Amino acid sequence: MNLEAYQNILDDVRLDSESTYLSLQLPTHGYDLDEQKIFSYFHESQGARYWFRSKDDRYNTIGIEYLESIRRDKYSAKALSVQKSSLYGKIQQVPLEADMQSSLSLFGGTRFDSKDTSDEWNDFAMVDFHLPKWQFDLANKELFYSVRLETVDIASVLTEISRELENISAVTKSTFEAPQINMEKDIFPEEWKALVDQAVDILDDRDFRKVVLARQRLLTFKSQVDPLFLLKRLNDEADTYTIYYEKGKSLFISKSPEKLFDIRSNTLTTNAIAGSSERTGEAAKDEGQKAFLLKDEKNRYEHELVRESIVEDLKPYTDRVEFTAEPDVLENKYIYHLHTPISAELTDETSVFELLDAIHPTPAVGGMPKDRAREYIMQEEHGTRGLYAAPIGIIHEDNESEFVVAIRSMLLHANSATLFAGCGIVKGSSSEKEFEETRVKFTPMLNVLGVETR
Ligand SMILES: C=C(O[C@@H]1C=C(C(=O)O)C=C[C@H]1O)C(=O)O
Repeated sequence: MNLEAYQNILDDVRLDSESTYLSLQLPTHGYDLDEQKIFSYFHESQGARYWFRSKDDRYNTIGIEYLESIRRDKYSAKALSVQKSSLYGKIQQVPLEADMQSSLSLFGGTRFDSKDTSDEWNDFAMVDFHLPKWQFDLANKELFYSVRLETVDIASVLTEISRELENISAVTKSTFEAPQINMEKDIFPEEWKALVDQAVDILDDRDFRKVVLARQRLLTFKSQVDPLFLLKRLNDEADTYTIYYEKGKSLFISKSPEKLFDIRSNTLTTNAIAGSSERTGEAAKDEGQKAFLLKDEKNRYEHELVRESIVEDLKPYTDRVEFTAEPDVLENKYIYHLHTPISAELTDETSVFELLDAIHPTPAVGGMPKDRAREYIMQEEHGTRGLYAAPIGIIHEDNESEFVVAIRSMLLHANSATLFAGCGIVKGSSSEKEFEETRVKFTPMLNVLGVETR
């Protein structure tokens, strides 16, 4: 396929000298592209690449090179809306075919909270959203190629893009090695159990009903983990989101089952996911695990708090919130969760950043009441959550968007990986059982690292 066939369309475009960027939207169905080839080809862009894949494949998007970013040290929904409009206002978008499917998007998110961070999260600001130079939409087989308008040569740009796409298609699968582990250990396991016990003493069923406490596991390797190995392993677990997010010297990865929300037209869709039991892989035992989860009082209580809170948080923005009366079971590879789908028709033009602020953190990762739990986590939990359990996703020029609760996640630096996992603590929780639950929740990331597979 030759993109030069579009030259006549491009020749007719009047370049807008007021714009900073030109963004060409092109079909790529003539090329053989996948995430391995793209990341292998753009290895020199390491530190400014992402891959975001929705659970249902609505998005399967790769971004290479951050052309411009919206970055803030403090969350402000209003300021973010202004920054977003101003960024889109600087881009002249040129689709080269009618009826194209994808939208030029920004990828990024916010940290879990504003706790002062240690060095380990320094590469990520409180809020970061990126416009990439290359945005590959693998689901729709489309590409956005965005460049500074003043540098673009309209006569040759399509030939250049064509050449690059041919080169990417020609990448032969490179080989990669599984990381070799030096050391693997839980960070402050006994202190974490003591903290859970302390929380159980404080929690009641009225003023402070739930708090989610997270812990970490550290792995070090003999050498830096190969991104191509991780990308391959990320395809192993189905029915989850894929977040692969490079920034500077850091790499954040999540294989979350949990959507924070998505917005299509005026409909916001979300879910309550809370209440867990291990999936062992043995069919007969697992039927018991599911049956237990559906009737266990503590899990049901945890789940209902989350559902109620999300429904309450949405009320100012909608006339009607819909959800099923009874939760069902969400089946992941290593774990079962209670799950309630929720949807709402949005009334006014509420910005995606206001909704983000209203909904995050749900009591599935924070607690109840939300502010009290957030304070408790900031003060008592060891370490900094950073992007763990934070909202990460894709936004468009309008309100269309999809955000994930970035759990089942890890942060990689040089030769080490820090894995994060938390669980809901309510009155009556047992620290030993919760410790075990967080162990199970590390499994998806151990699987991505090739350490534990099933
Ligand atoms: C906090 C995490 O998971 C959350 C807590 C759950 C629970 O307590 O049952 C279940 C699903 C998630 O909403 C995590 O995986 O780190």
